[in-house]
Amino acid sequence: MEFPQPNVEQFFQTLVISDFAVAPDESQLLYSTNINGAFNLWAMDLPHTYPYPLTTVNQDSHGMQYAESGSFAVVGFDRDGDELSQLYALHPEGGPLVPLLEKEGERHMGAKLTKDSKWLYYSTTRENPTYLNIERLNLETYERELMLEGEEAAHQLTALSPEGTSFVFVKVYANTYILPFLCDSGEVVALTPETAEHHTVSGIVYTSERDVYMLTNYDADRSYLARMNLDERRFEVVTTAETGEFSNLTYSKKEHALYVTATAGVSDLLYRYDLTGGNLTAVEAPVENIVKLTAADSGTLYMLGRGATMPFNLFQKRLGETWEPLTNHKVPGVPRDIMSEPEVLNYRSFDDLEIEALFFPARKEAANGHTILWPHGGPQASERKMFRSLFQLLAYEGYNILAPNFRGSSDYGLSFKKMVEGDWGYGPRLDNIYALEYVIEHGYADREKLLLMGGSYGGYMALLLHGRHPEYFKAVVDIFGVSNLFSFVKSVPDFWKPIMQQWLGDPEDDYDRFVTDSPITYLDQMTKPMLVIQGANDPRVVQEESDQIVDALRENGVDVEYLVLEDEGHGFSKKENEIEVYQRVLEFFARYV
Ligand SMILES: CC(=O)N[C@@H](C)C(=O)N[C@@H](C)C(=O)O
Repeated sequence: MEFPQPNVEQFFQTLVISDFAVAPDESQLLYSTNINGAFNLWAMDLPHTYPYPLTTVNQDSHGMQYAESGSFAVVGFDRDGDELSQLYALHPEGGPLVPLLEKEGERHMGAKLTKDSKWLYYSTTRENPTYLNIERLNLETYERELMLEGEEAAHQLTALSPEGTSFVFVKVYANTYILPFLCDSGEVVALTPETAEHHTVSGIVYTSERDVYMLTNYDADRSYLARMNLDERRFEVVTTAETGEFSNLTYSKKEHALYVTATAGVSDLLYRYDLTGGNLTAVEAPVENIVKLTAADSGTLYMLGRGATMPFNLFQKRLGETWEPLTNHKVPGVPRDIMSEPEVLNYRSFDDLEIEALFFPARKEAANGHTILWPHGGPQASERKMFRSLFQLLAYEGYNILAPNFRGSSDYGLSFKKMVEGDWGYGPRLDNIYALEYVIEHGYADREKLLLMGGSYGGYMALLLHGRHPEYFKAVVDIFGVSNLFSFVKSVPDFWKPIMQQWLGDPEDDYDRFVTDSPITYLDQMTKPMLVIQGANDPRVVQEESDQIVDALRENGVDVEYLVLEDEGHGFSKKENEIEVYQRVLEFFARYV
């Protein structure tokens, strides 16, 4: 039988899994996926892996967890990308959701159930939109109780002790300045030693009622494993990563061991730290990008992950055995070996700073010689070996993609990440230009055949590069990009406001820099054709950011296509919208090739 060659539409059918949880007795695995075209909760009855739907709400869910009894799960949903997460109880067999915390215009984050399922702890914007309060809900009476009133910085609940006698929260002063605190019977104690030096803490886990482990870069550039015994209250360094820095932590009670993810630039490594013997050993991982890892009481590990050429999949590893896939999501009819495997490039920028970049080569048979520069979003995030159907379909259609991890990206240490703070538009912009010069000089790209596309901060950078270096690009796609720093700084969610001074600066004190670094300043140089895409419910980069640049460009007579998706936020969660966006991008670029 002869089958036709794969076509680009097959890439539209790739599924996403955004989160999962495993029932305490491992009889069921719950996950949020877009199998039926929109996100819903689905489940599989382990060891069987055939999935069945539990909800029909057509919304994505994050932060799901089962009650210890397994008789219900707590799940969070927002509406059409508005990020206003409301919490519900879900019966394991599905059906109508029972509202637990539902309040128009508010967020409920980081929810944690106590072991007896009597209390639900969480952070919320209710009554404290900027600094957040930590509350708990009595699941018998549905009464809310204030545990801690946030002040000075946004307070986010991160861990609850196994018996619920204490909890840990962080105060977020900046993306690079996140301090952890213990709340022990009402007493609040810092978990890292007092210092004026900025540092961050993540991956906080309790291994007993009185032992807390965490990942921190306190007094270091790269995050390492540290611990504190809550009775002795002494901070101790446990172990450091051989390569890169630690980024995620999971406790396996059965093995009395910690599983630690290390990020080494564009891919992840997995380690096991034996708490009894005190040794760190490498563990093989089935993916290049570990999204979530949990350990069941039996010692079985469950992982959600992806790779450059493999979409999101779930895996299971029983004690002493190897990883087994629980899902088998692929691009239908497209073998992995015909997808684009990125090459890792290293180049030096204008000030000799070493920068890493991913270069996705076009499929040889279709190559059109064009290279799309993709500045990633965040900006304190990074481009990694993680499946993006947009990249793979563009590479399949003949485009190369160049994605530099410019200064300010995460996963290269604290000082590198800090380099974008107060400098959104100079160093990172030139790092992108130097990436282009490197690929041109080394024969990867043709100076006459460059395109530009980015989302969020990447959309901001696409606009800024268009305005300041228009000679490089033939056409530009901006996906919910920041166009004006003065309006952006005022429009972000309230609980981001405490970090704005460190992240971006002050619109009055830093007036000149805000003007220099706002893409809208360079309207007159933005002469190349543009496609602008925006979600109407985006709470991070609001529609006004795209509206104002589109209106101003149109007044200047620039050819701008504008697509606003009414039921999306900072991303595309509905399959039909995703397909529309991908088709528009393909058609748009095809016109300039
Ligand atoms: C406060 C913060 O760092 N937010 C980022 C996660 C974020 O959403 N940034 C936007 C602007 C983006 O680039 O995605």
